[in-house]
Amino acid sequence: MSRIVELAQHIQQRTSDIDNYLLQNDLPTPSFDEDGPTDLNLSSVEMAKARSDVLEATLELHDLILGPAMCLLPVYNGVGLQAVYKYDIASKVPLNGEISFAELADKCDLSEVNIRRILRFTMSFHHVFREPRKGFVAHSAASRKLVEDSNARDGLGYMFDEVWQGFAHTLPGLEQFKSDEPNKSGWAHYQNTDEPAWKYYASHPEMAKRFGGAMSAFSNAHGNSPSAVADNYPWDAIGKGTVVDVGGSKGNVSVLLAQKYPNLHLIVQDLPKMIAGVAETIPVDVKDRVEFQAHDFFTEQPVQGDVYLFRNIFHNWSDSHSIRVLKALVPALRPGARIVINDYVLPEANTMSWMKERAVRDMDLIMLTLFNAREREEAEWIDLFKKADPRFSNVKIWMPEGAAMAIIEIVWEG
Ligand SMILES: C[S@@+](CC[C@H](N)C(=O)[O-])C[C@H]1O[C@@H](n2cnc3c(N)ncnc32)[C@H](O)[C@@H]1O
Repeated sequence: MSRIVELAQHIQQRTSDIDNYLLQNDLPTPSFDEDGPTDLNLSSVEMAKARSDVLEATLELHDLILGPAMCLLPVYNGVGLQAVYKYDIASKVPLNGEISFAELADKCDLSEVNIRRILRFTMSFHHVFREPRKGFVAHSAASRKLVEDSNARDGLGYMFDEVWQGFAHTLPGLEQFKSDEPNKSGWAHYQNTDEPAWKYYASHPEMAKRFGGAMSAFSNAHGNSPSAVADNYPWDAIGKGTVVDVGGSKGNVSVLLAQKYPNLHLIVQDLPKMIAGVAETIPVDVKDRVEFQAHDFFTEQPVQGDVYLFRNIFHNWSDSHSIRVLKALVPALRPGARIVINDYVLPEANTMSWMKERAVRDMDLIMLTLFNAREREEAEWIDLFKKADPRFSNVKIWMPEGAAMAIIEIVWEG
């Protein structure tokens, strides 16, 4: 049997599995209609696997049928979604209604020709908005999400105002700076700043706020859900312990841990501007067990905790800076203290499912663009710990089923 027919049969089989699951669980069938589901709720491990099987096979089939010559001509044009964010177009289109291109153009202070071509692009490339009748715009499920979910809006803004711009500046930055310092990245080249992103955000609170929202939106996508680390580490074995969520941002992960493990006390540490006012937004049921503390993780760790959680932290920093972060922990570590890292681990080529491999290669290049930082292979992680302190030697690395990021545990034996 040819590969393309094999793929088509696999798609048929796995799509039926998903369809049966949706029917049995009374869940809606996928659709981009305005009232369509924005999340398919394929939450079981088995259904997450069926979903990634279908996505992977359809992508491979798509590329094979497109052919190698056409694969050299992909469409990477962010102008459409960038405009949707910049002109806040989603909030100008009525929910459950429609608006003419002419009226929308007026509201956005754009010409009718431009609003029409921008939105027809986002309709055909991203399923963002629909044209239910000629000349009129209505919401799709995707554009409605932008109205209803401020984190999704922040994610779009961050992606198109910062990341996408930084891509185009990555090689000019590499050539001009020849440096792996975080203030010499493609992102910094685009922003025309000599400050690294985190420092820059401290004096640009709107950007810092948007970054926090974007992280919340992305942390639930692509197998990156905080529940992966909450469900796949023996947190209950810690008993009445203290978990320090270092660089914990708005505390998404800590709130989840506090809700699942009533004995845990959580301290979320981050830069002062990043956590300003966040404590007030914590759900009441866990407010007394999740506290926020301003702390710069390059300075000595002030809390003697049982676990230090670093989720999505080290991949933001080159080796020399990551080593400084690890060294700053040492004075606080008691024998038996654990360091739990939830981050990507680069696979050996062709050893991982195609989609997962693409996700981590994607993230690796994004880290280059934003921070001059990197993802690491298993041996590189172990080497990093050894360079920080030879006592960081008791290392375990595992990949939870269905997750995109690994869990790395180091037990400090002193
Ligand atoms: C990619 S986010 C990860 C947030 C969170 N751990 C998560 O997984 O959702 C990185 C976080 O590191 C924080 N950060 C950057 N530099 C820091 C520093 N020197 N000290 C403390 N936190 C810092 C940022 O403010 C940001 O919240």
